[in-house]
Amino acid sequence: MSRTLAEKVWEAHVVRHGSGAEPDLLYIDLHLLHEVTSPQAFDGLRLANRKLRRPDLTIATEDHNVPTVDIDKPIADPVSRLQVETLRRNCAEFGVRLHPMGDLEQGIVHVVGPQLGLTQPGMTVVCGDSHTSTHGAFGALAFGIGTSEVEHVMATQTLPLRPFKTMAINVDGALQPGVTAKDIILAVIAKIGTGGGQGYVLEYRGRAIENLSMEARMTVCNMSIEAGARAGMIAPDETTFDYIKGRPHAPSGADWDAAVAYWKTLRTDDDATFDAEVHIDADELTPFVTWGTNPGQGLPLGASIPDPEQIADENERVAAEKALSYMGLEPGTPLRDIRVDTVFLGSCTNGRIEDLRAAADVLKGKHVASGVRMLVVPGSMRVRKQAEEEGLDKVFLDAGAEWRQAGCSMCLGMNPDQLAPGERSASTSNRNFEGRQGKGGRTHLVSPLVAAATAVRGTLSAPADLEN
Ligand SMILES: CC(C)[C@H](C(=O)O)[C@@H](O)C(=O)O
Ligand code: SF4
Repeated sequence: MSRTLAEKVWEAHVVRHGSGAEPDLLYIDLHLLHEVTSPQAFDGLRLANRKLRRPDLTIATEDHNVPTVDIDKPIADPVSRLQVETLRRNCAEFGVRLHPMGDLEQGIVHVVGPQLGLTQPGMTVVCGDSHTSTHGAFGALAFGIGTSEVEHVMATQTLPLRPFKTMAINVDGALQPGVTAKDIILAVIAKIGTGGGQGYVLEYRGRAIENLSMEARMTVCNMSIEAGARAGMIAPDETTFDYIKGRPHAPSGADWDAAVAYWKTLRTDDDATFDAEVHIDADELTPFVTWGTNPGQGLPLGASIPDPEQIADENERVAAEKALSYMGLEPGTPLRDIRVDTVFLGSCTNGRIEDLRAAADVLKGKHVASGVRMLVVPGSMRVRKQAEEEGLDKVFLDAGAEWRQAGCSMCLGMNPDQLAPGERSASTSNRNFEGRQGKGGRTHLVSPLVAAATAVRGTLSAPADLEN
């Protein structure tokens, strides 16, 4: 029977088929942990007097609560400090490998897994974190789980799961210069809506997806969850194999050949059908930015703030009115006229080396506009090191940006990097909900190229605007 990529990976992991309404029980190949969603799970294990079933398939890093300056000092905020210290204690007690602050492999969990070669095609990958969908870029079935599920995986290395539906997101054609993976995914979410992917595993396919680098594919899969999907996947190909080869946890020798032979089978069969299909023409895409308070409220940068009165659907109209009032924006304002206070380059969406290179390329020889602060936060310490070896830190510092240590940083208000009430940002992260980057903060989601150009002009801009 012909099957989709997601169905192949699912079936390869079923330990026990559920009968009737019962879920299937799936084996989990990789379990990632961070400080926010693991404490109660460890407590549960301790209470039940259980061990971790497979500590060797479990790895932890510190990311959400870590400051990105003065990391050699104790964490000032007591809640964050407790969170991080608890993770350290738990990992030591249960024998889990942990990359603590300052370690070369420390960073955002979804940057660290792929960087170490832990994330591989055909795997099941889970983490108590919604953006686990990032790992689907490798053709893994990867999804976020709740804290009680984290405990279940810790204890058994399995997870009961209900079946999903499949949706193909076909992105055909070729991207124009200056248009990136971030613009693809913002356009996808604007098209299908923040609930459009509910119940589905998305498979991104088509020529524009095949032409993306691994890091760009991660950007796309990362935001699948913002369309409400359970996961997002891309079939592995030579780009995937090249990326994995030689990484610390990649198979080697004969194991490598066997792995690649298997990975090559991980493609949706030609005659397989999806429960739903969406088409996007990459040629038509331009840089995309959000204007509202959910990731689906986005438009091409050349557009203007929509007028809620023109929106036919009542729910969408009300949501737009509310968003514009929170964002302090007027209908009809060209998006390019919106002035920002802060630019944030980082997060598990766009905090990888290629993102930093792209932004540095725009900033080189230019300066951040007066009154604008720009934070550049590498997704991991290894990304930071590589950037420094390439001299990117100098480009950012010369341009007047801040060069930080690794962590989630301003992606969410769980650490000192936050917007003040009423402040507006252009941010390469993935969520623009009310208060996401700090109470009262206003977020516009953008690509690294748009972030850099916006930092220079002080208003939402693309690199092409700098040439005028
Ligand atoms: C803190 C964590 C549970 C959360 C998530 O699940 O995604 C965070 O990473 C986020 O991006 O909002
Ligand atoms: S960078 Fe942002 S989205 Fe990613 S894990 Fe951290 S908080 Fe979540």
